[in-house]
Amino acid sequence: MAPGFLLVPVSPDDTPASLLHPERREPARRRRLAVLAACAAPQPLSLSVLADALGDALLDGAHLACDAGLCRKLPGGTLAPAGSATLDMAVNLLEVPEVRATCARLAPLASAPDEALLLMLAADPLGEGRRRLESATGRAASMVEGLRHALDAPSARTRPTPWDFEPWGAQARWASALLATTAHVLVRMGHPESGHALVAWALGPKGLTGRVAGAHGFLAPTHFQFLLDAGRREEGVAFAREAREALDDATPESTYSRLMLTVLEGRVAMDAGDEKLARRLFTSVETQARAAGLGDMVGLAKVAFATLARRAEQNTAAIQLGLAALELLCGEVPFESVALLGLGHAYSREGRHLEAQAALTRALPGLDIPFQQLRAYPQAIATDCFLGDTAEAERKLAALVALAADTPEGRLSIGLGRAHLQCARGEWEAALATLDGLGPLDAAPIGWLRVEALLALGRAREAARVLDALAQGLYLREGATQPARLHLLDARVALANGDASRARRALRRASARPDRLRAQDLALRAQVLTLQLAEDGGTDAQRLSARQAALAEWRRLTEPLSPEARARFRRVYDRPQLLALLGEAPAEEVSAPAYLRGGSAAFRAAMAQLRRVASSDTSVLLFGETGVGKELAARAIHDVSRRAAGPFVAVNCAAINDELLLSDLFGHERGSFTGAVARQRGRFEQAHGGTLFLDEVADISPRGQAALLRALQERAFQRVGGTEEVRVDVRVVAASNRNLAKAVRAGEFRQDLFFRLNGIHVELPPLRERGEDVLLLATHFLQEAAQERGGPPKSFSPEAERLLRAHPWPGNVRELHNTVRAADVLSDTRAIGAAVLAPLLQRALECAEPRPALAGMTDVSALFRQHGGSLRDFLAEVQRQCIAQSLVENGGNVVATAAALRISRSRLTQVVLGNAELRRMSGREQDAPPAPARRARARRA
Ligand SMILES: Nc1ncnc2c1ncn2[C@@H]1O[C@H](COP(=O)(O)OP(=O)(O)OP(=O)(O)O)[C@@H](O)[C@H]1O
Repeated sequence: MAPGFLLVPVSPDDTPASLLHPERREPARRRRLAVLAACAAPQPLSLSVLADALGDALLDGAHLACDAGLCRKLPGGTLAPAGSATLDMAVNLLEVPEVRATCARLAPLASAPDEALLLMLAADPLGEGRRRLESATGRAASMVEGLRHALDAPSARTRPTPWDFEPWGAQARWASALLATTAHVLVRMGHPESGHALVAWALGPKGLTGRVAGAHGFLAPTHFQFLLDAGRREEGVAFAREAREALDDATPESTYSRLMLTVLEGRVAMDAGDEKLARRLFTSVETQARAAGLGDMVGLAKVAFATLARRAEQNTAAIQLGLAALELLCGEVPFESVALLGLGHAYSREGRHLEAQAALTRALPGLDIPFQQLRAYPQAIATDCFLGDTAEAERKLAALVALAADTPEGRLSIGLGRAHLQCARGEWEAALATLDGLGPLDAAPIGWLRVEALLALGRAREAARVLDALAQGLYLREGATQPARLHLLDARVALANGDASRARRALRRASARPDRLRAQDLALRAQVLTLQLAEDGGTDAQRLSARQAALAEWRRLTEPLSPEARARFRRVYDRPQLLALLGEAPAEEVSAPAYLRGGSAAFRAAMAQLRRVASSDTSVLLFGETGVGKELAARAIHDVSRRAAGPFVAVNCAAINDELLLSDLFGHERGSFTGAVARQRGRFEQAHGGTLFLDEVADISPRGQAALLRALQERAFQRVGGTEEVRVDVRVVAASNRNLAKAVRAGEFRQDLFFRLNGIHVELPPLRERGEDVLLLATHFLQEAAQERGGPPKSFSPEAERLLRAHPWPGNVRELHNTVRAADVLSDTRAIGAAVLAPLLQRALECAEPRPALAGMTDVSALFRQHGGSLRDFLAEVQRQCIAQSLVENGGNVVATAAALRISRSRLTQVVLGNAELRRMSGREQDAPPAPARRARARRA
């Protein structure tokens, strides 16, 4: 193909959508029509005649064809085909509707009746064209008769009667193309045996090639293809060798035929696993096709190379080759469809689902039934379902039902497509019923889906049985190379059956060959499973990295999708696990490790900061009240940083005296002080390659501050009592619950050290400002406690929850943790009530150091903000809780409670009677609530 037709250069950015854009395809189509027109005429055709018959668009096409060297303009405004043009036309004969229409319009223009007959037949091989030919007389009558037999006879028993091709002379090449294409059409229309028989006959001694020299043309490769499709590989290869030798390169058809046979031989070699031979054959085809100017054949070689690349799991290369092939084959049905099919598979494996969907959707109509289409339709439907585009899947299913004849293969293909659709809709029972009718358990695509459906229905044991049968079948067929998909499914089934260690083993095997999984298999399911497994066990770091991998994969998959497609995709693939994962931590802070729990805005803002600092190596200063989770946050910074694989070493600077701290941080030499019996590496050295967490850094003495500053500035230090300089690669995260800036102003902390440590400042919010996190964390700690004692988790009564929400939590998460653990132990019932909780909270308050902030208005207003209601309701709630707590402390005694609260007994009684819970707490549940007027007064109280 001439460069003039490559409107947009092939680039890796090309997508099927861009390559198949109408504007891009149109010139190629017009070129074909022009070439056909030029070739159809026995004599060079006048351009004006052509334009009259076919319209001006064709005239433009003719010019394009001339520019491309496919036609020649002769003096007098006539058009004649150049060498390979006949070939170009013939390949498209019958396959493209416009070409058939063109043939019909050209037929009256042909001067020779033979040509008119052929054109009419080409225009409508099974309908009107044939009827008109039947009534025709003359030399074509016997051919018409033969074709009629061929077209009408769906069984191999009826052979076409011999046709007399001798008088066709120069048109033998035409006849060869026509017969080959007619055979393809027969196959596509569900009469494969008839199509095969037609070609076999035409190649025989009484057929076309026996009578007309050089008429092998398109018949030989077609025959070879048919033999391969029928599983007669040996016979096909022997025929191809013979046919190739018999062909000379005298005509473009012979060259085409020979190269086509070679492509097919390469495919046979590839299927037999001889990739070296296949590559050699494809390379020779590409070189010769380039030399002969056969662009289509270069395109076919590229399709073959793309298949090789895909099999070697080089998907990016496969995509590039596929796109290049598509450019060369633009409009060449059905080769273009084969290129699109391969492209679709490569895109799918790369996780580029929308492009995969576009390529597969475009590929389908041009593929041959029953061979490619029956296999490709369920795959394309699966891709639609994967994207949640059930409407498109339905459309394809309907097309498949209309296309596939009532053959066992057709039924299988339709059943699979339907089962995919049912699975996508969550109609698992229906999917199982569909699959049950389809065939044996170990037939791979049926087995995969059956396991999916059984798992979804919670029938894990049955799923295991089906999977075993499937594995056995695959094992027998494929030897040692098990598809990674099998291991993945094995992991899911094992997990569903509670066999975590088998699940882990299977996952490891699946992950060893991620490239063998289709994108949807690996990308979502394996990662989610890895996560699920890692959440069940393993270290924090393992859980973290599994979670990160899952989320990164999720983002990689969904980000390129349009918002609409993403929504569809999520609907189908947001399995509960993934939902929990994503729901628990919204997209922007998803990389917070699982052990840092919380969902409040204040917590999320702090996590977002942590995530940002983690990516750099700058020192970090964490500030927050005691127990807010500073150490945990420091660990999180480490775990999500590039140092995650290195050590995390924590030092509490307040816990040890000055001397010991220095030796603890920097290590010491033997004999450097009493008790230093051996050389000891310090925390700095231990943290080499990782993170050093300096907790309570404000408590370091001035001497310690000076030593630390030196070490941080020079990134080197000496061990205590030593002279050798030790260099380490450590990131320092420091924490303080005192305001360090204030300490600097008060002269208690070195300013230069403060600046060193305060590379980035992150403030962690106190628990009382974290709203619903209190209950979220409390529930989490209850679950932890349940796991440890090995029983079902307890919960808090609504009243206890109210107490938890209202408590100021001076000791923050640590206090909550301790309180929940104590309540879990103390409560005899599954629901932990206020009676158990209130004293624990009270004691905590008594023990807490009075903090100025708590006494001031700021805390109360923060509580009010958390409450979120009106001030009146808030004050009523405060009153209710104060009374409730006091009632608990006073054993429900109203007199004592009133005294403790310093209000009158009658006022207290009014309020108590107006609230069912308080009535119960004071043992007055039998008493009537106050009358409306009294109730209003009670509320005011
Ligand atoms: N977001 C959180 N999710 C789950 N547990 C948490 C969270 N934050 C803190 N904790 C738990 O609370 C306790 C205190 O956390 P941590 O020791 O990190 O706090 P801290 O701020 O470093 O305390 P201090 O200032 O007293 O050293 C630990 O048991 C920790 O596991």
